Amino acid sequence: MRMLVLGAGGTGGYFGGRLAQAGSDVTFLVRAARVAPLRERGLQLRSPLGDARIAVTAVSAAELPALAQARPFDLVLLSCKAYDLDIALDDIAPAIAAHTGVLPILNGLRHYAALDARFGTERVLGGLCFISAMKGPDGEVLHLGRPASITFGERFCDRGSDRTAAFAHACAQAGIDHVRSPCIAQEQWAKYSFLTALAAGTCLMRASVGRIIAGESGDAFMRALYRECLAVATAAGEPVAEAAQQAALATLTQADSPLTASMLRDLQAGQPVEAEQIVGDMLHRGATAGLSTPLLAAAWCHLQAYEAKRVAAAAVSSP
Ligand SMILES: NC(=O)C1=CN([C@@H]2O[C@H](COP(=O)(O)OP(=O)(O)OC[C@H]3O[C@@H](n4cnc5c(N)ncnc54)[C@H](OP(=O)(O)O)[C@@H]3O)[C@@H](O)[C@H]2O)C=CC1
Ligand SMILES: CC(C)(CO)C(=O)C(=O)O
Repeated sequence: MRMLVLGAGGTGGYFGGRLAQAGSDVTFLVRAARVAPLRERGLQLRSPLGDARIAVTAVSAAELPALAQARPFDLVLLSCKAYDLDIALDDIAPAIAAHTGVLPILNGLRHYAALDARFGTERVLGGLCFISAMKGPDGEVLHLGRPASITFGERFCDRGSDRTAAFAHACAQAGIDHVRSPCIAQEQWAKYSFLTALAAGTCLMRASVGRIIAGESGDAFMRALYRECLAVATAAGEPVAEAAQQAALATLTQADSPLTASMLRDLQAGQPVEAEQIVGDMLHRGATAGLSTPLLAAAWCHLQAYEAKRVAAAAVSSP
């Protein structure tokens, strides 16, 4: 299976790097400035599952059309941030042949409409990942904690397919924890509702789960936030299974837990955040279903204020 990975950041760098390390045919599509460093120095992974410096194939968007024409790609792993999606879709387009599948592992659900419209629903798989990872100052990929799993499946067929089987095989060879799911929509809503509560809660409080829970109303706050997200999932026709709810609640209310959402890391670094595509989108889906979600509304308001301040500061520093 010949794979193109868009983005060598936290998620794409980790999963693509492990696949390349195991000998899979992986090409990274990165911004022009990163091509030479990756070619010369390889991709550096720092991970509790094993550090590595991996020789990788890296291309820029300008180089991709010729490469894809010479040898078409079977799968594109899409791992950009949601706010970079439009340009990313333009950039991967030359790699999309008649048989090419696209597997997004972005958080949230909003990107599916854009992917379907651009490439056709039949090409677009459902995907998500559980990992805490980020790009370090020198382009290295920092995997911050043990879990590193990827879940994927066909969105319109519960029997699986040759392409999901081939990707599962590649993950197995690379030692990547993975789930080839026959019901990816359920998995997506389970992750989306958990992640939204985690992102809204940790960003609003600027604190890890453990620090929030240590406060007098912290436990009740996290539970109430998660309940709002569960209500939206139910209204969307994808109620989260009881076992998944219990697992999520245990994580969202775990004493001493250092866990934060990746959104809080981005916010603390003064970077753009995927607030609109995660917290805002959950709130708007709830509103469309007639639900009241006051905690999500507070978090969304807070994140909008952060974004407005960030954009204003950027405009002042580069007039
Ligand atoms: N990080 C985490 O722990 C987790 C993240 N997620 C989700 O995964 C998605 C990806 O996040 P993450 O990996 O952290 O993001 P990162 O910002 O770490 O990585 C994304 C990479 O994509 C690159 N990129 C964006 N657009 C293009 C383009 N057009 N051409 C080439 N490269 C491009 C960026 O380049 P550049 O650096 O030059 O901007 C960046 O290196 C998000 O939706 C996030 O919410 C899900 C689970 C955990
Ligand atoms: C929930 C979590 C930590 C799982 O990978 C995540 O997706 C994020 O932080 O963005």
